[in-house]
Amino acid sequence: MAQLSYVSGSVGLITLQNPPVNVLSAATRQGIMESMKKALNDPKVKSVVICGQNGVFCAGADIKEFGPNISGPSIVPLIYDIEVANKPVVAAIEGSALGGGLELALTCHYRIAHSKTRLGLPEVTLGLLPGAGGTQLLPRLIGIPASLELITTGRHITAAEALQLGLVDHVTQSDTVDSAVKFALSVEGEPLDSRRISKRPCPHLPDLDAVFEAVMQKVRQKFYGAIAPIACVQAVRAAATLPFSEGMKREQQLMSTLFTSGQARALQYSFFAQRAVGRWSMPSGASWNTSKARPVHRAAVLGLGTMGRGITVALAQAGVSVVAVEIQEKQLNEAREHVYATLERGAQQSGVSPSCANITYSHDIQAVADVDLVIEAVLEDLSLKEKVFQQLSAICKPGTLLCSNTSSLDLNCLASQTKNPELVVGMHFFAPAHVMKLLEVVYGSKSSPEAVATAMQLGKKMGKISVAVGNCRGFVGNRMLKPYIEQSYFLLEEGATPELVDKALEEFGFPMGVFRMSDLSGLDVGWRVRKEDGLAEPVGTSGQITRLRGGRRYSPLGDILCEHGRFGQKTGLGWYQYGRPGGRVAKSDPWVFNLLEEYRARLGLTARPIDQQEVLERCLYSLINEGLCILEEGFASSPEDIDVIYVFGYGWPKHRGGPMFYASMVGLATVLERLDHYYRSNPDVPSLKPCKLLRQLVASGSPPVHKWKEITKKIQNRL
Ligand SMILES: CCCCCCCCCCCCC[C@H](O)CC(=O)SCCNC(=O)CCNC(=O)[C@H](O)C(C)(C)COP(=O)(O)OP(=O)(O)OC[C@H]1O[C@@H](n2cnc3c(N)ncnc32)[C@H](O)[C@@H]1OP(=O)(O)O
Repeated sequence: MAQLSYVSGSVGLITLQNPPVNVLSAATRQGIMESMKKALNDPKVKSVVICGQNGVFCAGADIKEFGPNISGPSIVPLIYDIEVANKPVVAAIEGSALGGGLELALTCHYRIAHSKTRLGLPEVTLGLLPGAGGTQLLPRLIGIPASLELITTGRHITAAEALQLGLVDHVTQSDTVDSAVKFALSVEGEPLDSRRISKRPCPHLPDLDAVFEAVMQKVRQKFYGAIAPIACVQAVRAAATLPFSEGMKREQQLMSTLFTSGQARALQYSFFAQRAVGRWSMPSGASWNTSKARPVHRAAVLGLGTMGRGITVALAQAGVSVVAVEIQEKQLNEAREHVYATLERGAQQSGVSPSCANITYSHDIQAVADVDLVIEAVLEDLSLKEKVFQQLSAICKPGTLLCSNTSSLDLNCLASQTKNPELVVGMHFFAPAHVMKLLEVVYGSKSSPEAVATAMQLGKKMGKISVAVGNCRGFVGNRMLKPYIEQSYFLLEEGATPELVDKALEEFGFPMGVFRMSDLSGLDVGWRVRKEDGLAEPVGTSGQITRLRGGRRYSPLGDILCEHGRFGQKTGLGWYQYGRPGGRVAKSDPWVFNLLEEYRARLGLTARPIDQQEVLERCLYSLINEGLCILEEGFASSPEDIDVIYVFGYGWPKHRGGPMFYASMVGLATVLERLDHYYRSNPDVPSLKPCKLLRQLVASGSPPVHKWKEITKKIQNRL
């Protein structure tokens, strides 16, 4: 797992050999320790270079090993041995030097990096801190403010930035190992004391207390509820105020607390879940490793409203040539300007040149004739979309993939309008489409595995986390949102206020509660769908209000707001008031309180006190229950798929892993018991009825999330 070889006469070259990214597994740590010992004891060796196999230095500790029974040599003494070595040790950094990998490099006496290397201490994103001396060494090398920023965000930086910060000594464009070996030869025999970072004092900062106070406040606000960023700040503070050995003890103490926390478990689960969703499968058995994606050199976007513009930007930024089509001349011109400005802004932020040149605009749908893939993003209207798919099928060259950005319509209906339904898939982007990481790739009953593979690959190229899901109403994300929103309305009917419900959800960790979120998205969107579904009936100010639709409880509260023209932020009024149309600051609105009182009076409902626990249980457990139904029915292939969708598309707090992981942390038996309880008192609310899979999981002893597949398979086989 680490090999010592001899080069250029006097250089001991230690190569980490743990593909694909040379993580510091127990065997790798053992290998480094033994190789180091051998090199230092060998009189022929005058200097040492440490590098990684296959162009990657090291991606840090092996996260898979984390747990109560972590074994093998500990990282801390291992890397300490490197720093105290009496021969110069040079890190030859290429690919990635992350977490423990960068800490390993920090204990070397010199660091030579390839220009394409990414470096960082991303432990905070795993619920940890850099626990192999990173919090004590980095501030001594690059100062406190820069260290605080890197350690609390986990941001990866380029070699150029690392050089500027003083994190590396030299950046090379040529062979990194060769450069490092030459460098090692040039410093053989030179004194090393000034090169040992632990021996350096932390650079002085005059207003230390004020800096730490400001950072702590920022971190508490930005990463609300997360404990690792706070511990990171505390550890860096120890570097600034304590001798190195004391600082190391503090680092270890803080690390021990984080290491066993539920948040670390959730974030590490999420790390692997993000990667697992790429290994998609369909109920037919087709999957990522049996299906070949087609190349997409040229794509078209049809309809340049908000979504179409965002998709155009994301495609152009990914280097795909785009044909952007909008039949309304005015909308086309506005879109052209908007896309141009967004690309310019993005280029300024990232320092690369804008990708406007690879977009052509047209108001004629015939312009899509020779593209490899079309993404339709016209209005969310079934008959309009059906017509568009008929046209696309007639115009496009054979083999063109036809994708729809629909968020709610039946993909099979669209596919049935085409000559080749196997070439139709959903690509459900989230607004703003060039910013949001999530993409639901929706397969219909006739979608071919190649079509799914192509959409998944294109999503990846666009920097999205793509999740393949089946074609049910609302797909995965929006389908689960329905019972969540429904419960929030019922809670208002029973005595809650929008403020109370939102506070409970925001304290749980959502960036916005359900009512603030609905005001932002626009209340009219759901109203239109409910009218189309025959659910929303005119309520008016007097007369009968009915709360049952087809035997199920229904709350018309959202419809009443819309009847009053309150569509949310865009009209300045919704569940809150915003001062003006387009305003963003939500303020309580007495009009809503009066409405709720009158509404309850009209229905003979008596308001009762509702606490935050009930809000969380009813909103979250009903959403979780729907997720379990989706798994049971096979519209998502794994709980990881659902969790990734919720974390990256719906603001589920990252440090809580996702709804399925959260349910397993709370205890599936508890979720079942509470759902049973609420369903007993609300038998006309079917979304509270625990699904079969939940009962089965509890009956099987509530296995951990990664074992649920065994149970879902059994249920699906029986269906
Ligand atoms: C009981 C009480 C005990 C108390 C105290 C105990 C203290 C223990 C001592 C701790 C010492 C701390 C040391 C250190 O500070 C901690 C760390 O180093 S944590 C790890 C930090 N590193 C990272 O976060 C990097 C994570 N990786 C990446 O960002 C990316 O993988 C990459 C390196 C940029 C490469 O990206 P890609 O090329 O896109 O490739 P993939 O992402 O698909 O990865 C390929 C493959 O590798 C797996 N993998 C990647 N990194 C790790 C890792 N660090 N550990 C394990 N596995 C890793 C990844 O999952 C992929 O595999 P697949 O999932 O596809 O099978």
